[in-house]
Amino acid sequence: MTPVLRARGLGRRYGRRWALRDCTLDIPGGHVVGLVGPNGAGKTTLLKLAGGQLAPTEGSITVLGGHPAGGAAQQARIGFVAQDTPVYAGLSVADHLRLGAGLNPGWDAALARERVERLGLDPAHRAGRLSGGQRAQLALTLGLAKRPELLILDEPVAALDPLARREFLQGLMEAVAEHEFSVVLSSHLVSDLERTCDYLIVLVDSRVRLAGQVDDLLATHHRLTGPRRDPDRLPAGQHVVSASHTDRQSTFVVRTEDPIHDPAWTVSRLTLEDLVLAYMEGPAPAQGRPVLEVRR
Ligand SMILES: Nc1ncnc2c1ncn2[C@@H]1O[C@H](COP(=O)(O)OP(=O)(O)OP(=O)(O)O)[C@@H](O)[C@H]1O
Repeated sequence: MTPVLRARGLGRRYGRRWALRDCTLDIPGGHVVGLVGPNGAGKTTLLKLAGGQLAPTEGSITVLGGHPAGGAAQQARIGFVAQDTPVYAGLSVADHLRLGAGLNPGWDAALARERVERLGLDPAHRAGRLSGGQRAQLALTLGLAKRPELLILDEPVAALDPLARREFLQGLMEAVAEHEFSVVLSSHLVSDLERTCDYLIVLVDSRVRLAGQVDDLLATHHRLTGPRRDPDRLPAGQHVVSASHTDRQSTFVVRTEDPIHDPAWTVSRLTLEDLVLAYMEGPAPAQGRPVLEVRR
């Protein structure tokens, strides 16, 4: 199956500063993918390159098998909701829908109308006077009514209160269930990703630290707590992601496909947040070593 997004040695530089460098990844289709990583990791830059708003300085990127900025036909296949959920403050909700219909050949007017009604948005209301949550919902409506094969959302809910966030994400999930498109969603709110995403990518310093289906990642990672032990003394099949020690005790986050039999350890499961933090805090993989990828 062609990945929805493929990057090879992808880089983007501003002046002498690299915003993204040597990024290589494949995002499989048919998933709601959570993209997470520390501030400045390059997530927005990667998503803008995928949306065709930026051109690479080096390397390559293909989206749905084509060039992201490859003309109107390719652009019609990709929906993009940017970080600040941009809408035109002076235009009304109805103007936005008219604009969307004029610009997008596959525009689903019924979907747009139905969503605006359901959200209780007044079509005559100027976008500049909508609340943050309503603006985000309008931006999502424009992205969905395009009926894209891939919808990219860059921190769309960061500024919303918990209720507005839940409603936004519910709307997204309903649309995914109904229309079956792929989604890449970047967020710092791992609890939101936990509720919505079935595939996770952790990006640190432009590099993929971890990628895989959420269920598989959670099933193959464990926290081991027990008497102090050197990580080198763990079995070969237990890959240490992070380690911390007190004088008497060691705590490891390990990835393994095998059962853990050692009675010295108390073994506990990780939440998605634990997993993300372990990879964000852990050391960078050695040069040339493949990034950890867990697939079913
Ligand atoms: N237009 C720009 N000009 C100069 N540097 C930039 C520009 N855009 C991004 N950068 C730099 O590139 C790096 C990556 O930025 P990017 O916004 O892609 O990171 P991010 O992972 O999305 O971060 P955040 O989680 O804070 O949104 C940062 O160091 C940022 O300062």
